[in-house]
Amino acid sequence: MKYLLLAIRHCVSHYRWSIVGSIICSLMVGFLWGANIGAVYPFAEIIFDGQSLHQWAERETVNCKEQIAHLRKKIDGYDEEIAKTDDPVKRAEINRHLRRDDSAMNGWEDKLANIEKSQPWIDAYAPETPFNTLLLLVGFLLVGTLVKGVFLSLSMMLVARATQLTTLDLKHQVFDKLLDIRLGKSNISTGDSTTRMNGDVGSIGAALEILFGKTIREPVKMFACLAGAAYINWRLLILSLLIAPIAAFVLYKLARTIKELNKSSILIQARITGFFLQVMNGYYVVKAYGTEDYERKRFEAKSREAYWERVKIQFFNSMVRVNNEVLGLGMVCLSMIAGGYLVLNQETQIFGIPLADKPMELGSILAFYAFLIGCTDPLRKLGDVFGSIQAGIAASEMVYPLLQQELPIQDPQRPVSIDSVGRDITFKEVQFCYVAKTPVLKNLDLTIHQGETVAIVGPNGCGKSTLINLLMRFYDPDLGTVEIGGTDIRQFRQHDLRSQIALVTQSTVLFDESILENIRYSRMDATDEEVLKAAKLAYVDQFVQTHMSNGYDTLCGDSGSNLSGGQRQRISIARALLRDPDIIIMDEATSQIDLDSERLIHESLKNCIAGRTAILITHRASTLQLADRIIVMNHGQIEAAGTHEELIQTSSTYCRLYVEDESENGEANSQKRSAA
Ligand SMILES: Nc1ncnc2c1ncn2[C@@H]1O[C@H](COP(=O)(O)OP(=O)(O)OP(=O)(O)O)[C@@H](O)[C@H]1O
Repeated sequence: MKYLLLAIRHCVSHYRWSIVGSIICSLMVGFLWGANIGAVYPFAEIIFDGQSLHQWAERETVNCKEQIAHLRKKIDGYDEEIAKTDDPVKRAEINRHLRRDDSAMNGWEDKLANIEKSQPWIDAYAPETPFNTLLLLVGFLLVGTLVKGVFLSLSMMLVARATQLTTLDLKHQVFDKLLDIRLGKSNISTGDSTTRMNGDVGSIGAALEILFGKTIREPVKMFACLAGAAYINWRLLILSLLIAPIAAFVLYKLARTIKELNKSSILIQARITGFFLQVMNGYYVVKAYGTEDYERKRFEAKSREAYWERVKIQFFNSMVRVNNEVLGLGMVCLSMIAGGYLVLNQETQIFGIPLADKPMELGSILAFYAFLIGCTDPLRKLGDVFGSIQAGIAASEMVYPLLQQELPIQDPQRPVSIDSVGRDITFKEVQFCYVAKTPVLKNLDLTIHQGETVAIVGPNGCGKSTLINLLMRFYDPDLGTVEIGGTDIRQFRQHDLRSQIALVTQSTVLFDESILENIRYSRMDATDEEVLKAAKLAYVDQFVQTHMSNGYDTLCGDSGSNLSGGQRQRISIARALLRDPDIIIMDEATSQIDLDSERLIHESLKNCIAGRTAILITHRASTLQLADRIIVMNHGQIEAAGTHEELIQTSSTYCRLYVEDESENGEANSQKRSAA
């Protein structure tokens, strides 16, 4: 509950007036609910007796006075009897009768006082005939119900405003957090992120709406009824409520079970979402390998797990409802037995326990029952929403720990300005592992000078991309430092650091926007002319003019699915060119570009890297020619460095890679030629 309290605090502190307004409206709803039910009393007392309010007041005044006079006489008699007897048992008996009649007399006196108080109102406003009194009561009920409806609707709208805005705030906070927290060695999956963002925040919003809506309104209605019942006979009410502690204990146990089930349901839902996203992303692989049945079965297994969890939740939710209904019915039954006994026997006590000041009348006991029945409706409604509150508590226990989690990659307290340092890039004794005890980079030392173009080659999995991940500060090294111009990059603001670098990765990420907007993504304030210039340099213009019916306004599709791999890579190269960075990193950025375009792209790459520090991860011989120096990596270390000619002589790893690449390119070229 402590995490849901944070959401409640946010809602109350930010949208206080909506909440205050809704509480006032809820109080009015509760009051009018009780007042409407209270109308049972005059119905039973007045209308069924065929009297008007004037006649009823007259009759009751006489009745009260008679009863008071009669009881006073009895009480005086007791005084005389006590004076006459010395027998202590008899005296105790007389005293007991004295106390009982004294309390009954007080009851009649109170009633008389109330009638006398309302007499001027009755004289002034009450209708003269019983039928008109009935009409007045019906009118009162109608107006009361209408006004209650207005307050109810106002209260619901105000609650919706406050809780929906809180949900929106929470969504923004979660979105902001997810933008940063997935850096470093955090293990938040896409499924988890999606479930946190949608389902969990939504469940918190729903719980808040219930908490500030029904959970205030229904108890107020209930308390209005309890107050009405207590006014009629508080002792009988306490007797009726004897069952409540047992029901509260059962409710407490059910609450814990429902919360735990909701938590496990959220985790299962996150796994299903993650699985679904994976299948959708790998849609064509699924189709190509005909694994639809396999995926269908896996999906069924996961959904069945979720189904059972939901069934269990619904079962326990229904138990809450049963518990609340039993509580309501139990209260009514207890009071029916006790109240019925009192009315039928015109008694004021049961087993010596006083339950009324004076014998109860039919009207009073009917109104008392009506008030108790009035309690069962809010109890039932609370039972229905109890599960949603538990779901909200469970969801808040997923969302708030995420919001409170420390960012794995943080900006320094006093950042160094990146403009004030030189641009040599140095990796100093860098050690790094993704998984404990499995080092990917081992004591790696490397310096890349400002303006130098360095190509990094090495077998798959040797750590080339990891090196770039550290330079981009997507991860921090476990040991050692990565420096730019002699300053540890952890001293720079992340935004400043990344603004100096343009990164073109092997797997190009495009958004479902136009080609123009996708290129502009690297510099949002670039003009259309600047975007088009970069597009021409990266040979995007070539395919846009010939293949795209909507030109630069053509949408790229989900993750660029409307474009070919080579087209996507050209767009991401254009993106990098537009950024005009100090450091450019190309991680297998031309791997999908065809041989004809490669020559052209190389011309533009040459222009692009001139005067900048460039890191090219590539095996392509043509790209290697652009490098001033080639670094050979193997097993997370720098194995050799030099020019192509030097490495051919000195590095067996380089020779192996170069020969493999040459033969692959040769084969591709000859295939192309024979196809032509
Ligand atoms: N997020 C990750 N979690 C765990 N291990 C990872 C992660 N990313 C990479 N690795 C592991 O780290 C090692 C180095 O990966 P890296 O991507 O740096 O290699 P690479 O040299 O760029 O390979 P390639 O030439 O195939 O692109 C690999 O063994 C890989 O399995």
